[in-house]
Amino acid sequence: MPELVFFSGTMDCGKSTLALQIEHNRSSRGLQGMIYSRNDRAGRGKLSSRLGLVTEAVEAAHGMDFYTHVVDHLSAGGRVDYVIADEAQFLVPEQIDQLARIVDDLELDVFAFGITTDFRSKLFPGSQRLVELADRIEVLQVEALCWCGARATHNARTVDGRMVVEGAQVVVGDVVGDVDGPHAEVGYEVLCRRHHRRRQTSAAARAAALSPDVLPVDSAK
Ligand SMILES: Nc1ncnc2c1ncn2[C@@H]1O[C@H](COP(=O)(O)OP(=O)(O)O)[C@@H](O)[C@H]1O
Ligand SMILES: Cc1cn([C@H]2C[C@H](O)[C@@H](COP(=O)(O)O)O2)c(=O)[nH]c1=O
Repeated sequence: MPELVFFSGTMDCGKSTLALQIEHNRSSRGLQGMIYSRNDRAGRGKLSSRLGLVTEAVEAAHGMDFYTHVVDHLSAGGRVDYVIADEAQFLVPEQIDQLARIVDDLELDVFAFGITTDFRSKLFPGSQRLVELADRIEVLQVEALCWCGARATHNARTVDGRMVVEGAQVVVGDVVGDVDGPHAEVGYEVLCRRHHRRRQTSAAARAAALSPDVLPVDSAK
């Protein structure tokens, strides 16, 4: 049975890498995928992983109808054996319904990849609809880690190095240290829930550890 599968996790947990692996394994067996992405860091019409792999993709514009796009492609004599949609958190709920329709009416597997919650730990509308409609939700096996060593489950946004909890839901960017450096105007860091709640990023934890309040008292004085 074809399925709508939602591969979900924090930023930087390997979602795009897995999307590229699924694409590689299927295309190397002669199957043909329709690959969509939206707002990939590598630019429009790309699906890229931090491991350096990248493939061409169809840029999924806000108003694009996925079902019609696939049907048009098939009607024009093209072939589609499966569908991959990366950065699915950026899709609008209607587009997730269109992906479900591709599974049900065209009998194709659809693999969607995305982060579940935003920097405020609120569901992205596209991810919410995926949770509602997916046949399966898969959490990635390679866990991203918080600075404390616990599994990272939340995404924090930093502005000039400080964690923020207000702002636009969508700001395309990367985890700090990957490309922009720790003082990028807007950056992201994955945290465990405890440290996300306490707004303690790695920089804040380092600063707190260096604070004179927590330095050991010199008993000789
Ligand atoms: N230099 C590296 N060596 C090995 N693995 C790396 C390296 N850089 C990134 N990775 C792996 O790539 C993962 C991020 O992959 P990516 O597919 O871009 O994540 P996502 O799409 O979930 O944001 C990291 O969790 C890490 O496992
Ligand atoms: C948490 C959060 C993230 N984003 C953006 C930042 C990145 O461009 C993508 C996530 O990409 P990844 O491949 O999963 O690392 O989403 C955002 O716009 N708003 C947020 O709250």
